[in-house]
Amino acid sequence: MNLVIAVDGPAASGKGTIAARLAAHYGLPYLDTGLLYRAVGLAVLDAGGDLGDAETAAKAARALDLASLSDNPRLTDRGAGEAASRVASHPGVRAALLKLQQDFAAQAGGAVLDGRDIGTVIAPGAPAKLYITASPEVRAERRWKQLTARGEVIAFDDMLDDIRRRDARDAGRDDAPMVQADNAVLLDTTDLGIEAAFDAARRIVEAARARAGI
Ligand SMILES: Nc1ncnc2c1ncn2[C@@H]1O[C@H](COP(=O)(O)OP(=O)(O)O)[C@@H](O)[C@H]1O
Ligand SMILES: Nc1ccn([C@@H]2O[C@H](COP(=O)(O)OP(=O)(O)O)[C@@H](O)[C@H]2O)c(=O)n1
Repeated sequence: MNLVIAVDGPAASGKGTIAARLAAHYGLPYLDTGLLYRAVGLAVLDAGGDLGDAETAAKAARALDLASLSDNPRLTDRGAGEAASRVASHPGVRAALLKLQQDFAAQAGGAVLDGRDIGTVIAPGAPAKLYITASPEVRAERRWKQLTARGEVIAFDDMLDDIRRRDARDAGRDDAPMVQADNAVLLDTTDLGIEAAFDAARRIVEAARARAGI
């Protein structure tokens, strides 16, 4: 069996940091699937389209140019996160991005993917599944620090509102909602620094490897 590591969880929980560290540790390729939805959201905005229009968003997802994912700082800004969450609720968008993610997960040797539906939809058979979380206040603080360090001007309370609104939208949608997979291990990083969170994640993966014999 391939070592596929599925890392899901809400915004700014630290799942990307943990996923990238796990990928480096195990020498596996890593896909940040949120970037796909962010790129679709930005494509709709740049074309002057309506994020709420399912067909416009699905068309943008089908036309997604993977080259547009590399080195685009706009993808990680605040507006792209909000736009991503809007387009991610359209089933046509999710369908257009499914095969790419499943192919990535299925490559020989294994892979690490992070997002919202990796353990439930993209790679339900993954031998290692983590669901990373932290309190909304701590997540808002982490994202606020990250964005203000890059020059974005945001009030902390607005950041917390963003996080709460995104949680509600991502968990409340009908298609592939954000939810902990039955067999995912919950890792709450509220009181953990990056090193401690990575260590805990590595131990979870080691236990999963031992269970699966990989
Ligand atoms: N355990 C942690 N403690 C403190 N800061 C963290 C922790 N994990 C991540 N961060 C920081 O919080 C921000 C968001 O982390 P990130 O991994 O991008 O979250 P996500 O992928 O869940 O949105 C980044 O600036 C990152 O360096
Ligand atoms: N596998 C995924 C990944 C992201 N998304 C959507 O894309 C948005 C941005 O994802 P992200 O992982 O880049 O966001 P952050 O957690 O980094 O803030 C999320 O709020 C989700 O709505 C999704 O629906 N499914």
